[in-house]
Amino acid sequence: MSGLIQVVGGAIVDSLANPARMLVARRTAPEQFAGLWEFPGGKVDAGEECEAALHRELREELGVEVRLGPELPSGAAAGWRLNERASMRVWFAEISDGDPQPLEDHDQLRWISTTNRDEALSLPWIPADFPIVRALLESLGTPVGSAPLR
Ligand SMILES: Nc1nc2c([nH]c(=O)n2[C@H]2C[C@H](O)[C@@H](COP(=O)(O)OP(=O)(O)OP(=O)(O)O)O2)c(=O)[nH]1
Repeated sequence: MSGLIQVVGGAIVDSLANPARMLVARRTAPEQFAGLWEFPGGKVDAGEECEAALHRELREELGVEVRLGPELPSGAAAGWRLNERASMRVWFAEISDGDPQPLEDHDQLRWISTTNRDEALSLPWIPADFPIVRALLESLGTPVGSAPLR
């Protein structure tokens, strides 16, 4: 056993086929993360599959059902390293049912453009998330300094 805490996160986009916006969430706790933005999600329970944990967390936190798309490749089975104790796997997802609300752990949700790198990267993310957000934008082909589509 690695002893790593497995976290899962959802990169919820408006459309898996043609993503233009992504839903991000602002944490309320713990103090070190309060006010910072993140991928909604959470820790995988013992004996739980990662994908099942993601569905559960998104249902609990946002009140939505989702269809999962591809995982954002990280190069490691446990996903993106967050700190010395935890790693996060991130899946693209789209909402299949429900209207997302900050039900738990968040005080704000926001749909941000995935076509404007600066808008996404100017948010105060949890610091460990910046490489993930950059890789995500790159995977969507978002150019540096791109203007929003009008
Ligand atoms: N959900 C989520 N957690 C992240 C991100 N980036 C990051 O460093 N983390 C960290 C924060 C926490 O230490 C850990 C996830 O824990 P959590 O508090 O969201 O998990 P949980 O909902 O299962 O809550 P709990 O069992 O601790 O009450 O991963 C992210 O983008 N999304």
